[in-house]
Amino acid sequence: MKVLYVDLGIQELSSKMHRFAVHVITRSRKHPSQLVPCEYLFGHKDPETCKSLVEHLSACINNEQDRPKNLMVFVHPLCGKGRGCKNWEMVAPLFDRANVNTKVIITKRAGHAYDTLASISDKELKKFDGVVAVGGDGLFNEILNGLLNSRNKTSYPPTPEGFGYFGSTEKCQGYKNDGLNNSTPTSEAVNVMLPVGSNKSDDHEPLLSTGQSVGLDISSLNPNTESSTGDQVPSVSFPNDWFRLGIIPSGSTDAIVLSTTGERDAVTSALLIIFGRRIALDIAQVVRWKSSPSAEVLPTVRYAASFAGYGFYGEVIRESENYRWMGPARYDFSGTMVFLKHRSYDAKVAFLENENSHSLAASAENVADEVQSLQSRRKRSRKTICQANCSVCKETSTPGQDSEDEIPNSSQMIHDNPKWIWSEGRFLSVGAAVISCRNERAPDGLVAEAHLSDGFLHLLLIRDCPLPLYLWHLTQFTKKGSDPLTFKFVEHHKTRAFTFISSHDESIWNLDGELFQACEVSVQACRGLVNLFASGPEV
Ligand SMILES: Nc1ncnc2c1ncn2[C@@H]1O[C@H](COP(=O)(O)OP(=O)(O)OP(=O)(O)O)[C@@H](O)[C@H]1O
Repeated sequence: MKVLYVDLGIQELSSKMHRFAVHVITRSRKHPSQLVPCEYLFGHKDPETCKSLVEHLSACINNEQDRPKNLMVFVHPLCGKGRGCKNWEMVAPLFDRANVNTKVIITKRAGHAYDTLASISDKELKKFDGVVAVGGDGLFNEILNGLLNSRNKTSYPPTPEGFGYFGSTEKCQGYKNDGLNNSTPTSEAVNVMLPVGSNKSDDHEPLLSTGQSVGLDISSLNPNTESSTGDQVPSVSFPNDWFRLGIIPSGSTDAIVLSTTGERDAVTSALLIIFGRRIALDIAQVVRWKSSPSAEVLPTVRYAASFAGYGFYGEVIRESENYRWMGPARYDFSGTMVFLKHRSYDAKVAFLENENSHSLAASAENVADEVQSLQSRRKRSRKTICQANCSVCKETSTPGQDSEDEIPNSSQMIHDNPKWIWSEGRFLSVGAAVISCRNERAPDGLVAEAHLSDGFLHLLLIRDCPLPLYLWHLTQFTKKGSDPLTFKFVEHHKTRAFTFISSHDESIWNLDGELFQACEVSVQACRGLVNLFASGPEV
């Protein structure tokens, strides 16, 4: 049993007793993945004995190195059904009692958290043990992008032979291209790749800096403070061991929390943060080369923690923007609208072959024998589900675990002779799940066997097919234990990187639920790029 904090309220229990309270956490009987605080009262005749016991317990708590001491907390007041502030008010006393200092920022607009973290100096950032989002996947995505914006030095994703613009335009001459087609930005090129203010905004992205004040009263947010003091502060880079991200789920889907803790509960997440739990999380690095077929080549980097999807997935988010007034119900409504439109898109996808895992390839023709095909495919390899202390994540992350000193290079992550496999045709959607993406509508997630930190993406290519079959496929996601990826028109590839090219004018991606206009992208999994205050899904 873990001690949360102790209270020395030496009060008389009876005329001869003094007491103190020990606050611990326990698991809920109904939902074992849910943590609940509870209190034990102890009494003793001698107040000094009580005091020394309390001091001893407090010293033990202080010795727990993993517990955070200072956290920056962003609260999105409008997320979900406006639950952000209420949820924070509910869990804030736990942080106080456990002596965790919090710098709370209530976001005033989309992009507020991004701007704050992209502009904060490394010296200031180092004062915090982590950043917590009280919101949904969208706020977390902003925080992730703000942090990684200039601090992730991973080179661009590898791309297949024949893809790339290097040297073809003046803007990109700064990019060198090694044998693997790893597009590594040179120092001149970094200005080109950074997202803030560098885009011609033909999309509606909250991550574009508005130039407004970040509304923070942290005086030293100004990066100049570092140089003025003359302090040599080592820069913050990712991955690193100390900094962690947390989420107190308050959004409309909370797929990241559900996939990483197994529970959508503000108190459980707060307790995992206070206890300083740690788990490595893969992040998808998405590089947009072109926003539309006629646009200039202008590489722009974004990061996604859960999912990057095109076609159906992008359209649903775009459509849902028209129905914001409906609240979270707008996703069901716009999902139905987009489904009925049944749009498909010509696209080419190339992905890196992964020798050790299955790929279920669909053929563009003949989806008529679907029932038979579905049943026979049910026998495919058994899934290893990612859980707390997952052996798959440990196995794959230990040997080459990238540290602060060792900047991961995508070429290191990919075996010596990478083989690119092309898939071309009309797709209803193209998606890449970094984690399982569990949510209330899809209890097993989009990809039940996805792991939190195995360094892989699960690429889902959904080819055009008759509407009823597509509906059948989609409804499978809602049933626990079903296998929505065994249809013949579904390709499922476990891969480390892929490249996507479409010639559609309005090509929209959905990155963790946020819109990103892009018709040509390259994507890679960055293994364990960030750490999360979580222990893995208790499922
Ligand atoms: N104060 C704010 N006002 C408006 N938008 C904000 C504010 N703070 C954050 N945002 C933006 O709102 C979007 C959604 O946030 P979040 O995911 O936390 O909530 P949600 O309710 O789950 O989201 P959605 O509205 O997308 O369903 C994000 O893009 C985030 O950047």
